Amino acid sequence: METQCIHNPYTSRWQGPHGCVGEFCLFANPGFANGRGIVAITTEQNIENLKAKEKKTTIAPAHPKTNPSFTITKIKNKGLGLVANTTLHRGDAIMTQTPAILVHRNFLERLPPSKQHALLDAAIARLPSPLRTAFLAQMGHIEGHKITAILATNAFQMNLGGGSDGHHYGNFPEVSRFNHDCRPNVAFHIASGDSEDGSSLLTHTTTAVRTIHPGEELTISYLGAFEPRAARQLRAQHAWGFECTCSQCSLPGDAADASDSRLSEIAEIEKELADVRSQKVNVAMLRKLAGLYEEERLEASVASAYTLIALNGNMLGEEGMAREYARRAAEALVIENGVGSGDEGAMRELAERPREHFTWRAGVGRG
Ligand SMILES: C[S@@+](CC[C@H](N)C(=O)[O-])C[C@H]1O[C@@H](n2cnc3c(N)ncnc32)[C@H](O)[C@@H]1O
Repeated sequence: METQCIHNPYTSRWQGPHGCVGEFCLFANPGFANGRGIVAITTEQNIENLKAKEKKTTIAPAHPKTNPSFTITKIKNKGLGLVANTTLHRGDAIMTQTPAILVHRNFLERLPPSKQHALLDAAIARLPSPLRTAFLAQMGHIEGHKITAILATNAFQMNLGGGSDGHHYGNFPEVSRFNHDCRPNVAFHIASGDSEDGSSLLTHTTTAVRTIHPGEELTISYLGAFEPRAARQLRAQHAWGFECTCSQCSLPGDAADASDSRLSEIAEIEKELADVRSQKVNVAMLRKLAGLYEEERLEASVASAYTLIALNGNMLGEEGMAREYARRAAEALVIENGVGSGDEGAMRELAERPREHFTWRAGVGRG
């Protein structure tokens, strides 16, 4: 009997180099993520690292969800954006995407633009047609070379591992439609292939952080949520060319000052909580911190605060508080950083058995 060879048209295999500028070369992998494709301008070593990681991880399927929970539409004064078409709850997945292109940070930051353009053009030309079209449809907020402008507006920093040589910019065309809000209703994380569940390589994942009603815009934060308003606004203007008029930035004078004060209070309390020798930590301080996060609507950035509250609560012998915030911290760590990230496992253990944790009552008499 004749054996049939089942041909998988989507074998993920890196090809190249297809041209280099100095140590940076163009590699392409048209079979990546079930034929979605990907290109990279990077060093040979980074491609070797990616190949090694690919052997250990599965790549998230690139097929779009049949029923996305959003519609892409025009938003007043923002260009296009994403609007929820269903009710979403904290923890609900929005999308998971792989990049169209990875570019080594030093290629973009250290080489003169004139030396970058030809390789960037060649890279995009090598993308499979649907992804190339999606890439080129993105907006760029600066004049000049189109691909450079698209990357300037829409690239995320990613670390592929291996120290500073792993620093890259990644572009995810579908993710690029999220507009910015300083108090976003969506959190994101990027897995570079080191996550313990081994389920993702180079994936950008977005998750709802609070209840979102149909018709509400879905937003992420482009910048540091803990910066005061003036610094956030400066960054939005400098890096993305827009004046931030999000609800937090539009607060009237007194309320805006109160928001900035809460942010500095958060920083002060967290400094105290991170110091195991501090004599000032008490339960009121822990409750205060949780309240400040709530007032500031920082649901997209609560994981490390909840971790601190859980650990310090346990040190004070506050079993209920330790359990509650360890559970919340584990949930937030998954939303903000992915499954198996950081202290997630440790927080789950603390939530289960606070009295067996090494921190139990270790700080009684501290405050
Ligand atoms: C990553 S893109 C977001 C999607 C973009 N609106 C589009 O039409 O494709 C970033 C650009 O969107 C616009 N943008 C994002 N957030 C905004 C906001 N909060 N207010 C005004 N413009 C915003 C700015 O022009 C910014 O450079």
